[in-house]
Amino acid sequence: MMFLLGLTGSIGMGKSTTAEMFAQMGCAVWDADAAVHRLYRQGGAAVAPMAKAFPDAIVDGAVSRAALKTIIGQDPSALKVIEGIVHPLVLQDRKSFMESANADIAVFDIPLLFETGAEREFDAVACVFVAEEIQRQRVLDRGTMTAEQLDMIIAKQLPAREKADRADFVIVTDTLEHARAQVEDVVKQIRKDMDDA
Ligand SMILES: CC(C)(COP(=O)(O)OP(=O)(O)OC[C@H]1O[C@@H](n2cnc3c(N)ncnc32)[C@H](O)[C@@H]1O)[C@@H](O)C(=O)NCCC(=O)NCCS
Ligand SMILES: Nc1ncnc2c1ncn2[C@@H]1O[C@H](COP(=O)(O)OP(=O)(O)OP(=O)(O)O)[C@@H](O)[C@H]1O
Repeated sequence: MMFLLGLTGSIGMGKSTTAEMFAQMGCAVWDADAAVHRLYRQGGAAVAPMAKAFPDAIVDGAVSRAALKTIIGQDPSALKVIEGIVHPLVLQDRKSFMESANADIAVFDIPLLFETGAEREFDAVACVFVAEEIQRQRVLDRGTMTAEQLDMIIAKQLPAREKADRADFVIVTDTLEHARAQVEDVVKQIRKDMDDA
């Protein structure tokens, strides 16, 4: 039996970094943002439907994130249309990963896990969490988004506190050492429960 653990949290709160720690503990990891990257690149399954809806978003045969951000900046309702195209393809990618993964625990890094109602599909959900000032600083330090773009994304997500409240495990990502210790505890707990069952 494979235990299915959802991993979520607000933008920039440390999902990818924490997912890597789960991988180091021997878990199989699937990443929704990485799936979107595969879908957007040349030959990816999202290119044709996105080209139809947003011709300006295609650069060199791939979906350009910079172009998409400009499009969404001009018309925030475009994000709903993008989601309508992308989310079903992301779901297909996740299902095929589930069929091929071979580990006792599979971790699914999904930014919009609660927003899309996916929590029902997992045995448990872990949520990363850190103070909002640290979150903003970390995202803006990456230099890929303006403060306005960040505000727009945060406004589209459930409040970070609510995600943490709804999760079975909360992983505080204030330092790498602290996060790693909590990941180890979560994995040990799940493995123990599986052994006892
Ligand atoms: C908006 C886009 C162009 C921004 O691209 P960019 O490379 O700057 O950021 P990246 O993709 O790494 O996303 C960063 C974070 O933004 C948040 N985010 C992304 N899309 C959404 C969304 N539709 N709603 C709320 N938050 C979102 C997530 O926390 C994500 O981890 C891109 O995220 C996108 O095309 N989003 C639509 C597809 C989608 O819904 N992806 C979410 C995972 S399935
Ligand atoms: N436990 C931690 N301690 C210190 N810094 C961290 C920790 N976890 C993540 N970070 C830093 O925070 C930033 C965001 O982390 P990461 O990319 O893992 O977040 P994310 O939730 O996957 O982001 P997004 O929602 O944009 O995909 C990175 O610069 C990362 O190095």
